[in-house]
Amino acid sequence: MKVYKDDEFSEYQDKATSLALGTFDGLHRGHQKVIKKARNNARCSDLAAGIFSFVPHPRRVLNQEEGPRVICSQRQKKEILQEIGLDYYFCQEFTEEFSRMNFKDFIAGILCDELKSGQLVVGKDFTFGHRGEGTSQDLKKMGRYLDFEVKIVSPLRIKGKKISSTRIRKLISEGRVGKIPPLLGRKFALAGRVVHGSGRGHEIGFPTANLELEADYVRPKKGVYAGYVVHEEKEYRSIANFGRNPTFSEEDFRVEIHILDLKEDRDFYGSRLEFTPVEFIREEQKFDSVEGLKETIKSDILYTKKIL
Ligand SMILES: Cc1cc2nc3c(=O)[nH]c(=O)nc-3n(C[C@H](O)[C@H](O)[C@H](O)COP(=O)(O)O)c2cc1C
Ligand SMILES: Nc1ncnc2c1ncn2[C@@H]1O[C@H](COP(=O)(O)OP(=O)(O)OP(=O)(O)O)[C@@H](O)[C@H]1O
Repeated sequence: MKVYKDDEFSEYQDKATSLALGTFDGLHRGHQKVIKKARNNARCSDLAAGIFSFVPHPRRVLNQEEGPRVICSQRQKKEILQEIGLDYYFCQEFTEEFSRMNFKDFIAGILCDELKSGQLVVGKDFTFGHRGEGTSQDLKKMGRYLDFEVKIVSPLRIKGKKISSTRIRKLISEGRVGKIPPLLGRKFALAGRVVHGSGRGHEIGFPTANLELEADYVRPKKGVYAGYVVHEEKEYRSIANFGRNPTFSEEDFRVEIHILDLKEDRDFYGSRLEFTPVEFIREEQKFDSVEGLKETIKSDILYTKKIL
């Protein structure tokens, strides 16, 4: 799959495209339905299969209050799209200037002229333009005079409720991580590089890999989680603490992972790890003594070994 950023769109030379259009943060099962439709239609009609996506989330730029943080990083997004089997990922930086562009100019100038879009695939509730007033039906009408087809995909629901990125973000921030995989259609994982912490973990007998996250992820509820770490395609049972280490009055939000089942002391500094939280175990606590913290971590580990 080839990635084109907006300043490279005019270099696109391949055949006409079938494009899935949207923000697609998280690439959940509803998104996958839209994207796979674009891919399958492309295969049937000798078109190139692609996604046209906005980064960062438009609400991050348009809203006065803080817009949403992300469910997956750009790197994770590219890996998933590659797996789906797309030919192209067209990545539009969503800026204030871009938001002022007339939607018809965007469709005609960028999607039709530069990216040779013969077909656009969107979800039924896709909206566009000023305050999202344009609907998927309006897009269909535009297609009639600009000469592209519009395919509209019905919403994918689970137990009657539409799958959406907003719903998944809420589960993450409430620590209800076990409910996420059926919506995402895969594991949810936070990825980053291992950086130096305060060096205290070794002293208390539970060394931790501190992650510098590779995206501005939605923050999981603070506390301790059982889960899995993937490092160089190998999976390890792990236990993680997301929070500020109140026992030691740290200021910054940290993601620290204690990896179980390691045969010897390993140095992960600089490595990329992905952590998948499987179950929220408990809230982060402020302990009166380091002994209290150590005893509690021991029982967290026993519990983790039991459930994983
Ligand atoms: C499983 C686990 C649970 C933890 N729970 C808490 C906690 O409840 N309160 C707290 O202040 N710190 C907690 N910590 C964080 C430790 O305080 C932290 O790992 C230690 O200070 C090492 O920090 P360092 O990686 O910066 O050296 C926990 C760490 C782990 C691995
Ligand atoms: N559950 C779903 N089923 C089918 N299509 C969907 C579903 N959710 C979103 N889509 C479509 O996928 C494209 C990208 O959607 P977008 O990223 O805006 O979705 P979202 O998950 O509702 O995000 P958010 O919750 O952040 O608004 C749009 O065309 C949208 O209509």
